[in-house]
Formats: sequence, C-alpha cells, structure tokens
Amino acid sequence: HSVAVLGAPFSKGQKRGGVENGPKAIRDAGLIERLSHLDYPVHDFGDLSFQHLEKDEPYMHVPFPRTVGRANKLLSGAVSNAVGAGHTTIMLGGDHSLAIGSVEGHAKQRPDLCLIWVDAHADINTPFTSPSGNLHGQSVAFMLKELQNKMPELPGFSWVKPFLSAKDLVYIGLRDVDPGEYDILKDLGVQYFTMRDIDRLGIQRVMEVTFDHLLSRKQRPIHLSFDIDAMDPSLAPATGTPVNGGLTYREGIWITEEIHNTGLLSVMDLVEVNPDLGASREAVESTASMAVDVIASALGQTREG
Ligand SMILES: N[C@@]1(C(=O)O)CN(C[C@@H]2CCCCN2)C[C@@H]1CCC[B-](O)(O)O
Ligand SMILES: [Mn+2]
Ligand SMILES: [Mn+2]
Repeated sequence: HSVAVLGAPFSKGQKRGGVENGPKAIRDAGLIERLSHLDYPVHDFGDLSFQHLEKDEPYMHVPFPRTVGRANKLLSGAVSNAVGAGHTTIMLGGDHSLAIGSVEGHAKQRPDLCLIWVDAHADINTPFTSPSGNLHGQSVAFMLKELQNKMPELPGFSWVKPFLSAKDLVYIGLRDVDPGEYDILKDLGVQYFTMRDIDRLGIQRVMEVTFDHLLSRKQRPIHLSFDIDAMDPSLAPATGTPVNGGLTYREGIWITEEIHNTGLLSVMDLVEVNPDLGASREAVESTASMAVDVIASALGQTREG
C-alpha cells in the first residue's frame, strides 16, 4: 500500500512559538527522500493551512479553544480522506493538540482502532485538572468515552464526539504526569508503561504486553501518536517540554520497528518538534533527524539492511 505525508504547522495548543515550523524542519531533515527508499509509493500532501481566528478569548484558563478546535476539525477531515484513500498516513506536527483531529479523523474510517501514545506526558488533563490550560496536555481527554461527564462544553469542540475506550489505549514513556492525570489513569485503569517500567521490564517485554493488551482478542488498525519528547532530551532537545530520563535511541527504534512488524500501523503522528527551541543548529538537526528515524522505522526501515 502507499504512504501519505501531511504537514500540520500548528502551535496554539501551547504557548511556545516555533512548533508550527516542525513540519518544515522534519522535511528539511530528508523525510520524503528517506521514505522513497522504502518499497511503496509516497504521496506528500504538503501542509494544511490553518485559519487564525480573530476573537478567541480563553475559556476557563484554556487559551485559543476555538482556534484549536477549528484546526482539529480541518485536520480530522484531511486524515479521514487520506486513510479512506488507502494510505498509511503520517501527520507531522505541530503541537500535540493535533492528535484530537488526527485520531478522530482516523476513527471515522476505522472505529475499531487502538491508540499507542509514546510520550513523556499523558496529555490526559481535562480543563479542570490542567495546570497550564494548554490543550496539547488535554488531547486524550477529548477522545475517551469514560471522561465525557468530566469535560466542559469547550467552544470550538462541539464537533468532537468521544470515540475511544480506555481499554483501547496504551502509554509508553511516561515520566512527567500531573496529579490530576494520575487519578484519571488509575480511575480508568489505563494500561501505561513509565520509564521506570521500561527500566524494570525492558522495551521488548513492554511491546509484547502492549500488543497482547491491544491485539490479542482481534487484530485492528494501530494509531501511533509519537511525541518527540518521549525521546531523551540528549537526542531530541528542540521541543517545548523536555524531561530528563527519556527513551534511548534503540528503545525508540525498537518501539517503531515492532509496530511496523505487526503490519497494522494505519496512522502515525510525529509531534512537538520545535526548531526555534534548539540551542544550536546541531540541536535542531539532531531533533529533526531523530523524528525522521522514528518515522522511517515505523514504516519499515530496518537496521539489518
Ligand atoms: N501536563 C502538562 C500540561 O501542561 O498539561 C504539564 N507539563 C509541564 C509541567 C512542567 C513542570 C513540571 C510538571 N510538568 C506539560 C504537560 C503537557 C505536555 C504536552 B505534550 O504534548 O508535550 O506532551
Ligand atoms: Mn510530551
Ligand atoms: Mn504529547
């Protein structure tokens, strides 16, 4: 089958400028070239263009709710179309609020999807629990059926109907979870692997348990939402919320190689690359290069040639 690449230059799910330049940084690191060496056609759909809404006052302490909601509605349609056309779809962010549109659009085509969230953070705050108000830390809360009695009617998000069950979600790489998020993860019984769990079990066992949890009853499409800040900051420094003690290069690549080997990857997000936050050109290039390696290995690039 074929691969579609879709850029989403968007930053209003958080407050640090520059993440809207993530798609360009990843392309400049040679993404399309690298994918063209793999054995299927690659269609670059270019970048979406998002409207900036003039009046968009905060709701509660959530900034730009209407802008973020509108952007995700546009992205949802684009991802839905790409998946519907039969492409394995790569969405380049942009901040992680974009997962709302990406996963929702994917679920419109594949309602039986499961979600693997690779991230230092759980991104499962509600507007009531969020310490920052930033929507990139709340994406998963908009998806889960079990949280809808805990969510307010945010302006710009009336189009989002919850579509995911907590049992269809697994986290890998957590190491900076807010108290409110921890309570939600425990209440809902979400399966998650922190960096401590990875130290204890090893990444091979973590992936075995992940696939057993998600796929043992039946095989179904995988949505991989990969936040570059899951990687150790030494490998991916140019990102908005870096946290020490992240995935090694080999752990990150093991995750994506194993997901490729299921043959079930349907949509992948690669988000939170912020080229404006690199301390040097090398820092930006290593972050973007890490993103390309992660995407390429999720699409079949192997280490054994
Ligand atoms: N949970 C958070 C939120 O703002 O909701 C708080 N956190 C930052 C905070 C800094 C001080 C120590 C505790 N953590 C960022 C995270 C969102 C990350 C979004 B992602 O897309 O980068 O994962
Ligand atoms: Mn993160
Ligand atoms: Mn994230």
